[in-house]
Amino acid sequence: MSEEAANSNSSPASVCAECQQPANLKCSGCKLVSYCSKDHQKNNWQVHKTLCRPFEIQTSPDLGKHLIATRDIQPGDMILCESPLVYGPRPHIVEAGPVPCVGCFKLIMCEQSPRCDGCGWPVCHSSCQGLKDPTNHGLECLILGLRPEGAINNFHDFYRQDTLMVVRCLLLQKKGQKKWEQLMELEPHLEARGRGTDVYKNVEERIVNYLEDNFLSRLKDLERKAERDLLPEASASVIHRIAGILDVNALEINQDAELSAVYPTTSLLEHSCICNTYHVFDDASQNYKITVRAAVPIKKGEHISTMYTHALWGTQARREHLKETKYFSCNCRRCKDPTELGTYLSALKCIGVDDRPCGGNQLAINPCDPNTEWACDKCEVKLTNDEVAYLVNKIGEEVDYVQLSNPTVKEMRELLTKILTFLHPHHYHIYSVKHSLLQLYGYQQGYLPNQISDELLIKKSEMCRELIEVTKTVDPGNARLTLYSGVLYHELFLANAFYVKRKWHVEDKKQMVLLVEEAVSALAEAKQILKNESSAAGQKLRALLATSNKELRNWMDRYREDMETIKKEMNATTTV
Ligand SMILES: C[S@@+](CC[C@H](N)C(=O)[O-])C[C@H]1O[C@@H](n2cnc3c(N)ncnc32)[C@H](O)[C@@H]1O
Repeated sequence: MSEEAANSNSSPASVCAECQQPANLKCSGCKLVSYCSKDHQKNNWQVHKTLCRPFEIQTSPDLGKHLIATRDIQPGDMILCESPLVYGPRPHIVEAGPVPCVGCFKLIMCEQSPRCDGCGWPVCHSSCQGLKDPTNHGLECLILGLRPEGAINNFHDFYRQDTLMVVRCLLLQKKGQKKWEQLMELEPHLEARGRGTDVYKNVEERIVNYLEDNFLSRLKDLERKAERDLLPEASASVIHRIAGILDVNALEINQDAELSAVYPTTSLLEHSCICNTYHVFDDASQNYKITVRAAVPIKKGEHISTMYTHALWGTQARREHLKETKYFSCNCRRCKDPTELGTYLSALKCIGVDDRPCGGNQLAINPCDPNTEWACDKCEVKLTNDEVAYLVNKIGEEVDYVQLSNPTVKEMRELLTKILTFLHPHHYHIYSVKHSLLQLYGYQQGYLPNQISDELLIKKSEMCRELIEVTKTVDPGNARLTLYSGVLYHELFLANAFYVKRKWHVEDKKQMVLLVEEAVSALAEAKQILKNESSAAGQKLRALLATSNKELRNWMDRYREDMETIKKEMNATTTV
């Protein structure tokens, strides 16, 4: 919780928690404690910070450590704000192309980039700010510099940024024992990553051997000469543990830099496929602090959750992903519900008997059982899980292939028609195709605003409304799908706006006013949803919203009188 966070307080009876004098400021985190000044709030922070948090950490056999709300929390309320224990380049292998600078994580081409003066690793600039910073590259530079030679080819094998998070974790032993202890307490799931497993072999070859051969063996030589431990714990088993901790707990920081971080308390948040928090990251100048806020109302006693997987995948895909990467089986209310809260994101159309579709939906009988049968909600037809998985995977491959090949509207519509034979109109593959298709309407040659037919504009608005409903159901607080939702609301605005401009003098004006009103609120909704989106795509979309807003205001200024008159008529009709 930020000690700076104080809001003006309307209640005159409050007294300052520090000096007991009348107080006008309230802690914006818990809104329970008042202060007479920011200085007194700062002074009181050491005492208040533990009380301020609206949660307690509990432990259960199913979940391990997790967070429970200790009071009602409103959407937008801060739940916690903290600095990372450690941050560094994402632990992903990069075999070719750009890699993150070890000082600032901006993507660079390692073959052509300058080198760090200390260790010789590729950097964006030899004076990059992060290079000397001990919380960043500063300390690891000493270890990486132990390898005297530099690369002349195979740069990606030689400079393995994906192993640096482990080095930074090991170095916590030097930087602060408390952080090291906090890190080592996090869940590594070693029982699922033991000798003989693929992940064990992978970590052994990819991280343990690389670090040992290139740096740690040299460090041991130095330790022997110096007759003291420079890095007391750096054995293979510690490295395996750290690799597990990183895989299970690290968060990817979405600032268009190749960066990940581990946080002491945020890492304890449990997963839910319909989660109740969102988080935002500060930038490098604030050391990538994270702020977790409530996305929806959270009642005292409820679990506080985040999402570890993709909110728009179907139940089987989400559960498999969680099992593979986080080693648990999710049993949240969305996973347990065959209709996924009425969205039908995993449902298939029933093919019926003798190729005569019955109009029903095929749904998993027990979605949390990997061998579940599927049954039609209208007729007797059943399918095995293997049959469903085969079909859904094949369709997924085709959808990926078409989407990656820069498709035309015609190709996308053909794909949609084809897969609608098998899948419910809200199946997640259909969602994905519709989401892409509606972004071609109005943009692709032949479908530009002055070319697209009235019918397709109406269709585009309908598709936006349909997908908005699905998105709102699985992500009610816009915790995860901000870009998807932002695009949908903006495209709904555009489709309505084009249509109204075209038809204002032709069609029923009341209908037109309703479309304008929907467009205005869609634009406002998009703006609200995207306000914390820090990615480049989010910033681009916000700029588009600003342009759209200007155009809308200009248009409305022109027709304001007309609109007012029609609205009055509409109100009068409703009142009568
Ligand atoms: C990031 S850690 C969360 C903190 C962890 N519970 C602990 O005790 O350190 C992720 C791990 O928590 C557990 N977990 C999180 N959400 C869960 C859920 N919905 N159901 C079961 N286990 C869950 C799993 O073991 C998972 O690998």
